[in-house]
Amino acid sequence: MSGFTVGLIGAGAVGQSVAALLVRERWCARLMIASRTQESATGLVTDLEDMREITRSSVRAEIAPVAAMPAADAIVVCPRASFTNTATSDIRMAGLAANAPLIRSLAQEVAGFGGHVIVVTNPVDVLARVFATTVGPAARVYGIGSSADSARYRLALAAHHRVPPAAVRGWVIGEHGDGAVICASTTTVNGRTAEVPSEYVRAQLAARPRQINAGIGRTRCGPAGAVLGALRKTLGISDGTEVLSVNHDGVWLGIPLQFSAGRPTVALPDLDPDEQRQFTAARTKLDSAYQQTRQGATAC
Ligand SMILES: NC(=O)c1ccc[n+]([C@@H]2O[C@H](COP(=O)([O-])OP(=O)(O)OC[C@H]3O[C@@H](n4cnc5c(N)ncnc54)[C@H](O)[C@@H]3O)[C@@H](O)[C@H]2O)c1
Repeated sequence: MSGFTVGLIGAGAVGQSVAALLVRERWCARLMIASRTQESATGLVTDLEDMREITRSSVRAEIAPVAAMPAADAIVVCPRASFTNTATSDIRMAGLAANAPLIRSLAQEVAGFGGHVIVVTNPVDVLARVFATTVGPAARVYGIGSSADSARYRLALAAHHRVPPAAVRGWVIGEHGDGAVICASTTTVNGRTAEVPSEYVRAQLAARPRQINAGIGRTRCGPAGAVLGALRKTLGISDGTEVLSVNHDGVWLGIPLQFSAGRPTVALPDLDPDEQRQFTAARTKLDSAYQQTRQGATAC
């Protein structure tokens, strides 16, 4: 299999976990790593060199400036601006003011890029759109977030129905955040329409990341898995469905995409009237948050 180059911006919790997964991927030949400080990029590259030697991997990791990233086939965007998040609701959206200028300036540095971009930085749906509208139309920009929500949903529902998670088919779409839409009306367990205890499921969607943060500081492995899934599908390594934040009539929000040889087809499930109302509300919320970032950019 030919070797792909992946650029990684941000050597923090998520960036480290993504890099460690990619070192074991046979389709990945080279990792270009940029972080806020030379020290953190050097630290991660050195650690990955150790891993490469121990695991006999052939993936080369190197420090690279963001401006060199257009040489990559795909760029993973997972930096975080320095700020203290004190929000108790809409926690991811609270990062907008700090992270939007950072994401915009990174997109400017790689303007004209024509490969795939996977945005992780929160609020991911809004920032995927900020990156996309800044980098230019040649890039195919996706955000990850709803894929982890969908995985958490299947885990919660599987526990409720006492079945293996693989028996559950269902999606969480819309915003990766408080405006998430649980597609209960089309969810099946063992192929049959299933009872979905919405309050329990919604509580689980919030509780799992809280539990991870309380135990190990930051969520990292789940999002890294979501990035890997997105890279595999967008680069055409494997086919299948991923719930990614994508341009849907001008607004980026989580939608199931069916990938075949790297080409996505929208696979939005039928929504009942209440789900449709929630989906429209999420869209309106994400659009208005994006418009705020534009006002911020104009004011600067
Ligand atoms: N979408 C999701 O599902 C999801 C899941 C987990 C985390 N996140 C988000 O991903 C982001 C990163 O999370 P984390 O836990 O890895 O954060 P972190 O604080 O551990 O790491 C952030 C990294 O970004 C780097 N950085 C800061 N400014 C930079 C710049 N200008 N250029 C390059 N690198 C820069 C820092 O040096 C640091 O290494 C956060 O916004 C977080 O909310 C999203």
